[in-house]
This record gives sequence, C-alpha cells and structure tokens, in this order.
Amino acid sequence: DGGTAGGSLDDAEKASEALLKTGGNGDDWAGIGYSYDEQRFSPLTDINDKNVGELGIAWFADLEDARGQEATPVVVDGVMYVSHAWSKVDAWDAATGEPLWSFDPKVSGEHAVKGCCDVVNRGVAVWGDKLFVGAFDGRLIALDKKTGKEIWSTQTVDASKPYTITGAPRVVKDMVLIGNGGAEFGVRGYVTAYDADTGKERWRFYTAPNPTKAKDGAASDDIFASKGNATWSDKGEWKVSGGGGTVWDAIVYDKDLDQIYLGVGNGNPWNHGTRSNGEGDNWFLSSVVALDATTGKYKWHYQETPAETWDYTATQPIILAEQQVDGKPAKVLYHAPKNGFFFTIDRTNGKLIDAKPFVDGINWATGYDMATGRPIENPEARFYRTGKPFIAIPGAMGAHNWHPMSYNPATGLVYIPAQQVPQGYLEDMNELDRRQLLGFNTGSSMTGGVLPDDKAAFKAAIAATTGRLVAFDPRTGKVAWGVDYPAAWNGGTMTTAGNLVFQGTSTGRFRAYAADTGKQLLDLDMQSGIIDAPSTFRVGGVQYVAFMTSKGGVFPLAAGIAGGVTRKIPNIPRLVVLKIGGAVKLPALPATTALAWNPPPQFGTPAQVAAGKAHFARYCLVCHGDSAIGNGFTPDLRVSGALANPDAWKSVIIDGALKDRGMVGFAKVMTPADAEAIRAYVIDRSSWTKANLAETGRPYGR
Ligand SMILES: O=C(O)c1cc(C(=O)O)c2c(n1)C(=O)C(=O)c1cc(C(=O)O)[nH]c1-2
Ligand SMILES: [Ca+2]
Repeated sequence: DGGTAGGSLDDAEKASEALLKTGGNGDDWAGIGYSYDEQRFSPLTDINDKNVGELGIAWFADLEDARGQEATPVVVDGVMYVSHAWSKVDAWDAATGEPLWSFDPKVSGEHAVKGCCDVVNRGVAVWGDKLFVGAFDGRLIALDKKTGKEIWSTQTVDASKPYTITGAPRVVKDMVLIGNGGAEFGVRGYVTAYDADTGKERWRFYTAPNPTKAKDGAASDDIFASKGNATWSDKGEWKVSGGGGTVWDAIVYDKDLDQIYLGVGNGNPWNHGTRSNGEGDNWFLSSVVALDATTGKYKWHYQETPAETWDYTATQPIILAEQQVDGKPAKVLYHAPKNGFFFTIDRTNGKLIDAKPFVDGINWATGYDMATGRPIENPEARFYRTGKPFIAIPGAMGAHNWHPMSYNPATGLVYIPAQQVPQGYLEDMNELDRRQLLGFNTGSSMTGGVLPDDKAAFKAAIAATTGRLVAFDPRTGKVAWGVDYPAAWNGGTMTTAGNLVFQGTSTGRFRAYAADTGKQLLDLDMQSGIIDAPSTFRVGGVQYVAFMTSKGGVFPLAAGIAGGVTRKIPNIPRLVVLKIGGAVKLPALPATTALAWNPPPQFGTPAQVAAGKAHFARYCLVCHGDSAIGNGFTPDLRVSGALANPDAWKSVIIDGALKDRGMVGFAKVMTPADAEAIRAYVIDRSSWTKANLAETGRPYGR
C-alpha cells in the first residue's frame, strides 16, 4: 500500500496479525516466540511422547559463519526464514530444504568490536509481504518476503557510539519495534517504533534518563520528569556513559491489554557506586516496563533489581499467560531474568504476584519482600560499599541468559534453560578501568573475574559451572522437575501439546523430555553445541522440528575454558530440520588439526605480565576467552604464530591488520608498549597451559 503513515493494514498484514494473535493451528510458527504471547508452545500432536524417539533428520543446511546462531526459525506458509550470524537472513522451502534466497546486510567486520557478546541475531519478524531484521550495526531493514530484496532501511542508532542490534524486531499494528545493545561499553538504552511501510519513526521510549535530565521530545519524557530522573544521582558516571538500560532482547505485545512490555538491561557502568554515586534505584534498569502500544507512553514498571550492580539484566524473554490467582483467573507475565528469581507479575498493573528462586545457591538476596516488592539483599553483595570482593551467584552470565524459555498451558510449567556460573566482583579499579570508547566499562576491575592460576582453585571454578533444565511451576513457586547438565549455556526450549519439551545442549545433544514428568524420550548426537530454541511446524500433513547448531554467544566467547567439557565439542554452524522417520545423515566431522604447543620463550617482568593481564581482561577477554584460553571459534592466541614476532603482533593489535575479520586496531586506547605487555601475558598463559595440559584439556582444533 506504499506508505500510509500511521495507516491501516492491507490484507496480507491483517492475515499476519490474525496469525500472531492466535498462533493458528500449528502449521505456522509465525513469530520467534510462536504468537504474540511468546509462550513457545505448539498445539501440534503429530510428534508426541509416544513416537518422538523416531525423530531423524529430514534435511539440513550448513551456514557460512562459525559464530553463534541464536535465532528461532520462523515458518509461514511453508517457507522458513532464519537470521544467522552477522545479521544475514536466508529463506528455504521448509519441507524440502530447497534454498529460496539469501540476504547479507554486509555489516563491516570492524563493527564486531562494538559488541559485548558475539555477532549474533535472534530472529526475524514476518509481516504481510515483508520481513524485518535488525542488523548488528544498528540498521533496521525491511525485506520483500518473496525475494529477499531490501525495501527500506533505517539507521536506528548514533553510529559513532558502541550500539549494536542482536534482538529480533516485533511488529505491532502497523509499527516495527526495535531496541539495541551496548550497555557494557556505555550507551543510553531505548526502543523505537517505526512505520512498517516506510521506516519513519513513530515514537521512542528511553529506558534511562537524559544525562542533563532535560526532555528529549520522546514518549518517555513525562515519566522521567515526574519520577524517573529523581532515581538517578546528580553525580556519577552515568552522565557520561548514558547509564545503560539497553533493550536487547524481550519486547512483547499484549493483545488483551493493548500494551507492550520491554525487558530492560543492566546499568553502565555495572558498579552502582561509580554509576550513580551509590544513590537511587536508577529507573528503568533491570525492569519490566509496560507501554501503551499506540503512543509508547509509560503505563507501569516493575524493577526486579533496584540499583543493579552485577549486570543483572531483565532483558530475558517474557511470556504472557493466564493463571489462577486467589481463586480467580488473572492475566500474568512470567519472567526469569539473570538474577535467579522467577517473577509472576500482574499484567494489568505491574504488581508482583510471586518471586521465587529457580536455581540453588543464590547469594545476593535471600528472597523478595512481598509488601514492598523489593529484594531482601545480602549487604556483602554490594562490593562497592564494603570495599571487599564478592563472589556472586548468579554472576554476570546469569542464572538464565537470553536462551528462550517456554510455557505449556497443559502442564502449567515453564521450562527454563538455567545455569550456575558464579563470578567475582571487585570495586578495585585501576588506571586501565577508566572510561574508553573501546573495551568494557563496567566500573570494576575485569581482572577480578579471571580464572585463578592455582590448579585446585582453577578446577573447582570450572566444576562450579553447570547447567540445568528447570521445569518451574509458577502456581507453587517451586521446581517441579529438573535435568542437570555438566556444562552451562544450553539451548532454549520449546514445548508442545504432544506432552513434549525440546532442548539442545552445549555438549552437542538434541533432546526431548516428557513435559509432565521430565522423562528423557530423545537424545540425538548433533556433533556441535546448540544454543538457540527450536520451533515446530507442519507442511503437507507432516510435523517438523527446526533448530540451529553452533557454539557462540557471550559465554564461550568470553569464558573460554570455563565452558568445561564443552571445549571438546566442535563448532558447526548448521540449520537442522527433523521429522518422524527422517533418515538423512550428517557428514563426518572434519579432521581436527592438533594444535602445536610451542610457546616462545617467556619474557617480561612480573609487573609487565600483570599489566598485560589487566589490558587483556579489559580489551581482549570478551572475544578471546578468559585467561587467553581460546574458545574454538575466535583464534586461540596461545598458539598464534605472531606470539614469537613482535612486529606481526603490533601490526594486528595496534595497526589493525586483521580489521576486516573483526579484529580492529586498538591504537586509540593502547600504546605499542601495552601490546607488548599483552604479548608477555599471553606467552605466560601459553607456557602455563603447556605445563598443565592435563587440567585444561585442549580446545577443539580448528
Ligand atoms: O547490555 C547490553 O547491551 C547487552 C547486550 C547483549 C547483546 O546484545 O547480545 C548481551 C548482554 N548485554 C549481556 O549482558 C549478556 O549476557 C548477553 C549474552 C548474549 C549472547 O548473545 O550470548 N548477549 C548479551
Ligand atoms: Ca549487559
């Protein structure tokens, strides 16, 4: 209809809206979360708890980039649309696997350094004749659904700042909604609604205040002027950093109440003492915020972690459901954010109905005060007040990260891909922790989180990192059943009326469990780790299950060896589609090349190695792994040929010789002497690894 600003829907758009409102009969998987409620529940029963063991591969397609694959496949009218690493999109015939088109937004390799957590994308939105994808460099792009050709593109961020997009757009009425990421580096979060036909801005809601506390001409102005600004100190680094609060994943439309929920991220810097002078709750960090769908104006919010200081994002997927509360049916939302508590919130007014732990061992708070809705904190957890380091459970990886959870109305259970990844926090800032354009600005020393050299402590730290599929019952606030995994960072879940829960694991298995009891019913070897959530659909009377394999996202990227047993699992970027009786075999694994372990001679004083460690933690760790330990998809620096060659080393680290591959030069923030210090540190780690190979194991060869 060519651009009716704020206009009506054409017939194809009306069909998309109707499908998203109900989810349909299960033939389509119309949005990443299935329908507007984002329950990730399919009514299909062709595959069920009797026959799921007969699932095999119907078809598969190898993908280009060996980075994290986080999207849920979307299927409409027998066509599958999948976004993958670097914001690329492909369409296939969903039943046969015939490729239909490919779209590459051509994100510059140099943009990778602006991302905290890998060059991932969590999915597309299909709407009428179009399809929308957010590109890693901040563009929101509309494509022709049939051809994959670009219709319009709009830059949604200030490209001079470290903003990125990894989340999926959502379409509500005639608007496309998109947020952004960047709170580890220092940006101000917001969500914008664009006209679906033209890409013109309709409204914007900021999730952190204007640093001058002035109005922006945005939908968020009134709530900040009346209440929000007062929750931020007049002192503190947020004035320079923008405060964070990015909306990088959950944006959910409530069709019953005609409102939108935003899952808001952590502050910048993380350290509340540095960020806001230790004062104020800092709206809307770590909150669920409800907005009017048409105007973007504030309706209510619930702050899960007031004055957050541990990177406890509330961006995690949000599920809309109905539940009996005090004997009456209530419209609720379910949320399991990083902080380890499961929240049931009344959608009509934002009131807390319940908050209970979904993992063991949480030590930053003992629970929630139901009268105030606030956490009962452990005072030791506020490391910036005590001046003492605190090892928090959960840590910044979260008790649950972005991996989608699902809800089954038949069992009443929510299936959460949960994990245990403790982390140390220190106030202790040094000269290197000062604000920079490149590198994390967390307001506490990143070196504090690095794995210890002591062998016993090192092994214990890795053993403490585990995963668990948690079937949580919001009606009782208790875990109904759980499945323990040897490693963290397992895939998202999907559930069906066939009494099934599906999940891939970081150790390369694709599993199905009985939704009511947790009994394991399927266990397929998928060769590679799995992080995304599956979807299911039906074409020609046959039900299929689709997902991607890959290793990636922030945990393997930044944690390296802390991934424990997953280090022995290859990284294969691949789309896999299953059906009952599917008989396609995966190709044999490529031969692995053993890594030659020849660290060059050590050099440098202990002070130089320590300085190298601090630089590494600040600038390199997030992509090359804790302790320079590699992760199987970005280069393992400990076996780099450049280690023995100071000139080659400098040409990469300072001059940016490999910038097109995502390794920019760091001349803006480092001197050649700093780069040499990092070389001394990495050689030290290489020698340490060689001496301790039995403990560390080898990363999967590339
Ligand atoms: O604060 C932010 O802006 C931001 C953005 C992102 C992102 O866009 O992927 C992540 C996080 N934070 C984050 O804290 C986090 O744990 C995380 C994990 C992942 C991932 O894709 O594996 N992204 C992000
Ligand atoms: Ca973050």
